[in-house]
Amino acid sequence: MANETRYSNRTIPKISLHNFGTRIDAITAELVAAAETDGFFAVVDHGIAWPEISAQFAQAERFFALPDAVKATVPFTRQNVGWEKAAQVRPSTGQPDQKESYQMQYGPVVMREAWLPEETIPGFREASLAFMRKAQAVSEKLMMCLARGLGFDDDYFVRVHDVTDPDIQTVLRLLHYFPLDPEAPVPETYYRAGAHADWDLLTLLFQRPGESGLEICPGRDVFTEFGLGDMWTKVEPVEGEIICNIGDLLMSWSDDRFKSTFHRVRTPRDPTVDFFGPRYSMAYFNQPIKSCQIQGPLKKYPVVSGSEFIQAAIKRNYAALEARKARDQKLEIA
Ligand SMILES: O=C(O)CCC(=O)C(=O)O
Ligand SMILES: [Fe+2]
Repeated sequence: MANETRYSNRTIPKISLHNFGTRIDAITAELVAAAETDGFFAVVDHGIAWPEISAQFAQAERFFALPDAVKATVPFTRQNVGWEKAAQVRPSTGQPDQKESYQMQYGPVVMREAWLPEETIPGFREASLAFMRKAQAVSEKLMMCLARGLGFDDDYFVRVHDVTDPDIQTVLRLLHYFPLDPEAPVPETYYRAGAHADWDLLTLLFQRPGESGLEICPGRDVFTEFGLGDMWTKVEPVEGEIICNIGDLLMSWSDDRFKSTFHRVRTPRDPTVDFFGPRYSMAYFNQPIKSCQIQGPLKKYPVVSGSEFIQAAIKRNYAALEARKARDQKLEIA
């Protein structure tokens, strides 16, 4: 087997949003501490009951159970919506993730070609949008604390992530990783989700108990860096918890104070401990309004707009992918 993974047993903090209004300062202190260290934390008492999360997972299962030919009628586009299958190549692996995913946004215009017809999957659109609004309510509480922690007005991030604005870029991504046969050897080049950092402000990740695989690798000093350490920590799914992580946008917006951490969904290798079944997860990516202006309190980086930030992230990702391909070719020749 190629490089053995090295693990460290750090635990990610668990933060309760109970009595948010009266405990906002205490919650802010906990969130800031988590954001400054590993950039990952679990949120509990967030107001979304487990049956509501479970019901949206059932919607995801309904969607992915449709024939590929049907899902292919709403393909993934540059607008960052739609369905892809085994098509996302990460610079860290140079291989497509072995998964399918479907992304939804709020805007009726951006989603015009990306929703399936109501009769194909009745109730799916309405349920998904309702779930997105619940994830938004949790996100807004976290955004208030993160703004307060950076010395901005409480509503600073909330204002520029207004999901009623036609230019909002926030996304709910449904994910389905394919099951593997525990008896058969898994090819070296098989990855569920290769290591990456998210581009958004803050991600809320919903998982189902038992469907493990998420791992994090802290240790990144500036948001433009692609470097990867090799010390990983497993994040086991717990019923009802939302796993949150800081994305590159907030790392930049905090002048690199809050950490956007590398993570991956590891391919199962050991049938005695790893989960080989199908894994479903849901990621809510808080992405700003295109025209908003982004700059940290210390002005470490020049001002960029919401859409410029995403374009620059795509460009960095593409350059890293090209560099990866060139390196792989050199190895083949040698
Ligand atoms: O499925 C997961 O647990 C992680 C997904 C993820 O990191 C992503 O889509 O950015
Ligand atoms: Fe991610």
